[in-house]
Amino acid sequence: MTDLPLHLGAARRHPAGGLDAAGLRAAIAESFRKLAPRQAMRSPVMAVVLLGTLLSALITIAASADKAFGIAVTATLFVTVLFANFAEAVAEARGRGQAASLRAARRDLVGRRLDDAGNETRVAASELRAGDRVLVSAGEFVPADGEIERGVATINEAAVTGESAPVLREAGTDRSGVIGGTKVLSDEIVVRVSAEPGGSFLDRMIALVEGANRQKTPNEIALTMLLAAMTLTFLVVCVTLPFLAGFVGVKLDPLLLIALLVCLIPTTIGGLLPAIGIAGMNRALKANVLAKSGKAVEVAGDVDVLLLDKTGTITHGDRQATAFHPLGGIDREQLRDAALLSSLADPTPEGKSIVRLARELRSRVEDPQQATFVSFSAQTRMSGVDVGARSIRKGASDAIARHVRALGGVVSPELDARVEQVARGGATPLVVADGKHVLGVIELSDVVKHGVKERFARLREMGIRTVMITGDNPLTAAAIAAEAGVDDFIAEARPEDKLARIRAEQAAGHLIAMVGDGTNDAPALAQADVGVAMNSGTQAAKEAGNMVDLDNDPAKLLAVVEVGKQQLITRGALTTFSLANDVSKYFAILPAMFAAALPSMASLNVMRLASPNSAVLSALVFNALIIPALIPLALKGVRFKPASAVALLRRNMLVYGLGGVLLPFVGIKAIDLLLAAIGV
Ligand SMILES: Nc1ncnc2c1ncn2[C@@H]1O[C@H](COP(=O)(O)OP(=O)(O)OP(=O)(O)O)[C@@H](O)[C@H]1O
Ligand SMILES: [K+]
Ligand SMILES: [Mg+2]
Repeated sequence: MTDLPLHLGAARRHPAGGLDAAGLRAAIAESFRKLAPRQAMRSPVMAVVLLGTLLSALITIAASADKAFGIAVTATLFVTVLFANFAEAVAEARGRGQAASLRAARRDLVGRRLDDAGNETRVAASELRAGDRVLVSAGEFVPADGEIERGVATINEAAVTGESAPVLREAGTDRSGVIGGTKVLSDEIVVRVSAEPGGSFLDRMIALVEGANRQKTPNEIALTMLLAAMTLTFLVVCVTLPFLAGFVGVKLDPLLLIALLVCLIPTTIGGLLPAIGIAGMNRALKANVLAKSGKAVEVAGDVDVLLLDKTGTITHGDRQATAFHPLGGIDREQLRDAALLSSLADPTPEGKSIVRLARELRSRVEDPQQATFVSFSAQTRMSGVDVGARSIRKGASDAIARHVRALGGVVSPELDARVEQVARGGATPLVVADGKHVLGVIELSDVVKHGVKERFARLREMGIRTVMITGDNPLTAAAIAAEAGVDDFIAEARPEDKLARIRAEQAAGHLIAMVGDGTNDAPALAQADVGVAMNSGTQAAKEAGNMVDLDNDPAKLLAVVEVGKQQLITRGALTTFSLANDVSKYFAILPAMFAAALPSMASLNVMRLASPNSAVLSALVFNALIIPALIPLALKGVRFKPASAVALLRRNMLVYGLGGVLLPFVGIKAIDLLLAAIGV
């Protein structure tokens, strides 16, 4: 079984960093393609700049006295739009680079498709449809994402997860999920394909990081609306300004009005917003998380309760029978044979391991004639067999106790002691009853995944409460809870109890993440605000959640929370910066606009800019250049340390608010000096 990766979120497979020359050229070409009206209209702020560019070009051609100045203004405006497009194109290109390594894993895959008669045909993976069944043997690659329908195999998932230790995947268990591009090392499995070509989780994630079908998150939509409202306000101001100026006999240059408008509307954040969103999805992918939407990642930033399933999520989930504990007066053989009989048709890993242990202990029980098997369900938490008049059941201690009492039997204190003894060690006790007589206890052992305790501690530092929720008995749950270091646990939970607990926490105002792997976790995964399914889990779990963790790491939420928080903080910081920038531009453009008519306005020219034209151009050029200058920050994200929201806000207001006010004074002055030097 895999141990957890040591460095959470570390880019193991994807070389970080920027673009090569070819990537850069492609991004530049893409910047021009994004000028197409449908694309350009996506951002109201940049749409206004593009319209301003066209208007400015028309004025320059038709009416302007100073053609050179008109051309310079028009060109600067145009470049502003291109820079914004470039920011988005670079983010998309980086995502594509990251996705390429994952995609490479599934190029040229071929599958052996089975028809109903069991005949096989070799087909390209691209021809496989959801519902197709494929046969995969040792040494072959799994051609598409799916669920094992028959068989058990060890698989190397390194191509997709970067983790080279082989993992066990098995039909009918909570570890039945397989991914296209991984390699079967031993045995043979039949896989039912789960997605149409291009529709797998990986394909969806790739589309998200490439920006192809990126949906704006609710926060992003709210910010876009705010920016649009501000843009509209400044538009009204700039349209009415000439009339007001007219009253005092001042005639305003329409070019200067356009320049003023573009400087005042929040072009910086408007231009960088898509890049910030795409970069967030990139970071999630780097952490080996496939998210179905950007929204889920962002919501994760605010989660305060994490519910975790025990078996298969906190533990490896490969529960193995290790011992039989008969009650006093019961033969060891009697318990062994009853346990075997009740498990002969039990396909669960627990059932199979009981058969294995009993056979090792030389049980000679044969497959009975005319037996009715009762299969395990998470609802009854029992399984067993009816042979003739005999009815054997095995299951969770409370479930068997109820069953035995219903038949008029009694549950002895000795049984309670046995159950307790097994459970205290963190193992799962299965009680075996023959009719109304309890025979004893089977001990099932499971192992807690490596390194979770430290990471749950870090979640606690970030203010996230961890709650383990399991169908197992309270004592086993308590032992595993202590070993894993969760804050709280709920035992003997059925699927609807998991769901009810999430609803209750949500009603109390908490934002809930749920991590699980089984079909019995699916309702809870769907109800949670953030549902993270283990990649090894069942198809139902993966469909119900809104993220899939390729590493099967219960503490992966830590990485996702960081990505979500960082995305929110980055957006907030750059918005603050963008708005704070405006202050300097008043001081640059207003004196320039009124220079001729109102000489007293010259006192506002605190930067001592060379001429009105140079002042306007300097402000516009700064306004354009700040976008590419901030691309690295938008992509990398504002530095994030676990700290209180208030402390973070204070720090960011200081850095990005004050910095946003002061920096342009220096920048605009420098550009003005440069323009003067080259004789503008
Ligand atoms: N094959 C089986 N036959 C009979 N009883 C079983 C079998 N498998 C598990 N049980 C019992 O049923 C209980 C509930 O199992 P289930 O898999 O639903 O939850 P769980 O083991 O707690 O896993 P999780 O933590 O993932 O919810 C187990 O704790 C065990 O006591
Ligand atoms: K601006
Ligand atoms: Mg489970």
